[in-house]
Amino acid sequence: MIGVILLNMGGPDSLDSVKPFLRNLFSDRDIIKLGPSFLQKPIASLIIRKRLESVRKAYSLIGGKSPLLDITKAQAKALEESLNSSQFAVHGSRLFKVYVGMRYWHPFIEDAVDHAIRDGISRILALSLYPHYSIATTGSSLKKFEDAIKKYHVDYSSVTSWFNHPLYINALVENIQKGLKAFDKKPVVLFSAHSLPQKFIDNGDPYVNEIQGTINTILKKIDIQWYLSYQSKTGPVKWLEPTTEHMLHELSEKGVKNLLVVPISFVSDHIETLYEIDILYKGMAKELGMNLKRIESLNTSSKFIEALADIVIKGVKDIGWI
Ligand SMILES: C=CC1=C(C)c2cc3[nH]c(cc4nc(cc5[nH]c(cc1n2)c(C)c5CCC(=O)O)C(CCC(=O)O)=C4C)c(C)c3C=C
Ligand SMILES: [Fe+2]
Ligand SMILES: [Fe+2]
Repeated sequence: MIGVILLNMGGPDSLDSVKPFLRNLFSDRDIIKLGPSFLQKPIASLIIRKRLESVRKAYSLIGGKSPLLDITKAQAKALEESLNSSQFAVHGSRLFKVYVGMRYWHPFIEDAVDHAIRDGISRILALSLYPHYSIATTGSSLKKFEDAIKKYHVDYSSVTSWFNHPLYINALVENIQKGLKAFDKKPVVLFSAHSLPQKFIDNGDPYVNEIQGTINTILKKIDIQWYLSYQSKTGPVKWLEPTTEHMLHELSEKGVKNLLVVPISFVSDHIETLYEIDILYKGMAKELGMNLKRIESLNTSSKFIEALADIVIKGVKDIGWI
């Protein structure tokens, strides 16, 4: 049997777990280096103390927890069904088992690895659920995965960026087309990607190029007027620009009335779609005289699950497991 571990960030499963979740995140020097390593913990504590109430409030406004785990579990279940009904299922036997491994909250990546090993799985493929590679996201998760799996004598491999996979593009295009139809007049499209400190890009991170790659491929399939901006910066260093907040002001100054926001670097709903876009940016747009709508996140859309299945099948074929 082949184990597939879906790698994602994870999110708090209650308001009480917001603080320990943030502690795990701000302890990871791959996502954020807070001075020399001996200062990481004390600076993290200061940042958390400052952020905690506003972050808890945001989670309380979207149901008191992050929906990321429930959605990732549903993606895992649908993917497992799809993989086991593919042409590679031998005489009805199930060739694939899919697990969820989160970087900063339960179930952790190392728990998913242990679980697969307990299930007797000897070949494990890690699939990052971030379509665009960044050392801060996929890189950090993969490091955890490799640390955990090296304890065991099993074959393993990983798929870490699939920003241009044709079925992933099809899934996005389907949701963009649905989004366009929700307006009476053709809207302007704003791709909003999660931000990243500029320093990562200066050091060679491919994140921005891969985002641009996804957008360029989408543009071959639909005719739209579009912009790209970056959301959710945290902290005082220079992050990617323009910010989504700034772009909303600029578009309103240009006279834009109808705006379709396409969250481009996420494949699920979570705080950045349900709170930042749906509550914060929608309210801001309204004040600026714009009608803002967001495309549905990919979540468990059948086209997206088809894409993930194809990415896994190609991945395991490449290394000769099937
Ligand atoms: C492509 C996706 C993401 C990138 C790139 C990314 C970079 C990044 N994030 C932080 C700090 C925080 N991220 C937080 C939550 C969070 N971030 C992403 C995705 C990306 N982050 C997700 C999916 C989530 C979870 C959302 C949920 O619903 O739980 C948080 C916690 C929330 C908050 O305090 O705002 C922090 C902090 C950094 C520093 C960074 C790049 C270096
Ligand atoms: Fe983040
Ligand atoms: Fe974020």
